[in-house]
Amino acid sequence: MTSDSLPTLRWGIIGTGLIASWFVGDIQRSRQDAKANHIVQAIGASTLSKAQAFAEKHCAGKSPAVYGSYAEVYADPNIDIIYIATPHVFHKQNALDAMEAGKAVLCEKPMTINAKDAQVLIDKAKQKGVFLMEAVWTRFLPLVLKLESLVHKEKIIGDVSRVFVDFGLDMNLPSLPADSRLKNLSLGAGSLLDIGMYTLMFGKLMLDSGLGKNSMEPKVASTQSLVDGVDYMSSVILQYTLTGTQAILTSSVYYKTDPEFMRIEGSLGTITVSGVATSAPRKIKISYKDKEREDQLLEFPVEGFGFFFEADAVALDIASGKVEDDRMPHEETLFILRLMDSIRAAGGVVYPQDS
Ligand SMILES: NC(=O)C1=CN([C@@H]2O[C@H](COP(=O)(O)OP(=O)(O)OC[C@H]3O[C@@H](n4cnc5c(N)ncnc54)[C@H](OP(=O)(O)O)[C@@H]3O)[C@@H](O)[C@H]2O)C=CC1
Ligand SMILES: O=C1OC[C@@H](O)[C@H](O)[C@H]1O
Repeated sequence: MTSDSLPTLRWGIIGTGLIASWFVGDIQRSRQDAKANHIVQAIGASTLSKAQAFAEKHCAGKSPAVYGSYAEVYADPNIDIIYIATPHVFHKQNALDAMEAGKAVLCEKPMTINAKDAQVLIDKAKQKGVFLMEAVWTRFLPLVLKLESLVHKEKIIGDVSRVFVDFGLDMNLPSLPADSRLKNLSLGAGSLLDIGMYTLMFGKLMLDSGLGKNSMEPKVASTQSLVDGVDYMSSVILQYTLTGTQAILTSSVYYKTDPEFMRIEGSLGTITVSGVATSAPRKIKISYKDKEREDQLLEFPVEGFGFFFEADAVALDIASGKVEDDRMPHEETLFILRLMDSIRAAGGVVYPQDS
């Protein structure tokens, strides 16, 4: 059900894999606290039958337009924004094509495989005057907003000295087909770009209160373990030299992280964050050095996955004529990609599409 008083976005989805199904399911949920209406206007897939099957399964009773090519989605005049849900290496061309057709773009993470390509997209968005954002959905979760406020505004654990964040998944890569995006170098496989980027984002967010402003340039030490050129594990240390603070950020495809995936250490105590995955935080625990003070547990249950938080933010941005989001600005995308470029240069991960 849509509300006339809220902005409405008509979405064209391209790619009908896992994340597309999660995103589409979420934005179609009816919610009491919705800040926008979301209509899945069209589904585009590599074949018409895939688009039809996806629409039947994930848009029951809604009848979106279905297309057997992405180009038809870009050309559909009834669509406001394209959601790009293809493997990383295709994001650049998909986004360029969508923006060339005058469409706004929400592009799955990472926006591109390197900073140079992201700059091309940002330049194109500016040239066409269209909205462009990397779909870092965690940025928009109420838990993450609260965490930022606790650490930077309320300074509840005092001055932060160190942050640990891990994102590990037991992907069992040997069991996956050679053309899996999680395993195939030419499809952008690797722990750093797929899951390590969440740890970089969290690490930076907790150490650098200047969100998106890159108020400090950290020193970086890193190592990566490669199999067939793909990083199965990446470990990164960021050090903000002005303050001496450190973030220890790790990713692995071998082992699922324990529920407590983040620890932030401060002069007055510790915050631990837990959830079913590093991309799905659900609880914040605050413990004080002063043992007279009781631990505090804050819980943030989410219906569905919570992709509607970012979708609502995008709708409000577009309704107010913005071409960039304040919480996930272009500069943040570039910062993280530059960091990942330098980690890959040291670790030896080169994608065929880099050159
Ligand atoms: N925000 C989040 O929590 C998550 C984000 N992601 C991001 O979303 C993107 C897609 O991931 P995911 O959904 O897991 O991937 P999948 O492999 O499940 O799906 C990708 C889809 O892209 C399309 N595609 C186009 N060309 C190719 C190709 N050559 N090989 C494979 N697929 C192709 C296919 O759809 P079709 O044939 O229908 O066109 C396919 O179904 C990634 O960039 C990933 O980083 C992924 C998971 C979670
Ligand atoms: O963004 C992601 O988060 C969840 C993982 O399962 C997935 O591989 C990754 O792309």
